[in-house]
Amino acid sequence: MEVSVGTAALALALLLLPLLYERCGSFRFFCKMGFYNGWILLLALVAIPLCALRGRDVENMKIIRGLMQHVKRLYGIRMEVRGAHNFPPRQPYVVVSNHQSSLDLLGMMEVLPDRCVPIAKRELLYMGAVGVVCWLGGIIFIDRKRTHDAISTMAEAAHTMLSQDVRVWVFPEGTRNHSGSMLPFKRGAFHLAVQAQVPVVPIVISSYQHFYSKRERRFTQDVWGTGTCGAGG
Ligand SMILES: CCCCCCCCCCCCCCCCC(=O)SCCNC(=O)CCNC(=O)[C@H](O)C(C)(C)COP(=O)(O)OP(=O)(O)OC[C@H]1O[C@@H](n2cnc3c(N)ncnc32)[C@H](O)[C@@H]1OP(=O)(O)O
Ligand SMILES: CCCCCCCC/C=C\CCCCCCCC(=O)OC[C@@H](O)COP(=O)(O)O
Repeated sequence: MEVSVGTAALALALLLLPLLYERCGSFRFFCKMGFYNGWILLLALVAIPLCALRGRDVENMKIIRGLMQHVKRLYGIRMEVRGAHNFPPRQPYVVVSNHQSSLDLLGMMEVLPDRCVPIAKRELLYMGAVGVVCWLGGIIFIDRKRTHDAISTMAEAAHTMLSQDVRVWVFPEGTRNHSGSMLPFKRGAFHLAVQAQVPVVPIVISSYQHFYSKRERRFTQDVWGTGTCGAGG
């Protein structure tokens, strides 16, 4: 039986990859994050036709949330939610929350209230299917480099919150921060709450330093991370 060089190389790679995954933490980290992004992209492709039936509508966030909720299980992450009863039941509000990495999506989808949309940097719009889903979910996009435009978008959001009974989720640090402390807050979330005359609901996504670190390329499976989201009114 003849085996071509290509087939032999493929067989060798297939044998070596699991070994590399087992032995090399950095390789494992990149595989896990690659799968995270790839899986979300795939979920976005599923979500697009479902959300498109309604068009751009905050109710689509329920579909997005529903499709995202199993992702934590793929990574052995167990979430513990505290204080969810503190969300005001019948009025719009501004959620402010810390932002460590793209894994925060898992914490957000665990507690995302009905009719609540995040404010996101406009670059997310250009992430292919993910951008399309974000748009269909009614996510509010701001251009962080154009403060004046961002302020107008947020003024519009204040109006929409009241006229369409929408809650808004803001990461007031304005960027991801995995340092263990908080960056100084940007002011937009608080202007928004004052303009709409609605309460601010703080949420903390607890540090996942013990199971995830981008800097150290560590994303372990053996330690169960507990994302704690506490809402205080
Ligand atoms: C199943 C399918 C799956 C598919 C995919 C699933 C995806 C699911 C969706 C998930 C999406 C998650 C998205 C998460 C994305 C997270 C992010 O993108 S974080 C980055 C973007 N967010 C923010 O930046 C929000 C926070 N930023 C602000 O609020 C800022 O204040 C700002 C409005 C952007 C302005 O920024 P900047 O100029 O840098 O900073 P400031 O110092 O705060 O403001 C300057 C100046 O302006 C005044 N001001 C600010 N806002 C207002 C306002 N709304 N009204 C009036 N004035 C305002 C502020 O007071 C300052 O003036 P001062 O005189 O110095 O006080
Ligand atoms: C045609 C282009 C195709 C591109 C395909 C890209 C595929 C990417 C697939 C899935 C990405 C899933 C994660 C999306 C949500 C990420 C939310 C997030 O964490 O955004 C970062 C933002 O908070 C702060 O940004 P910076 O820290 O300031 O930077």
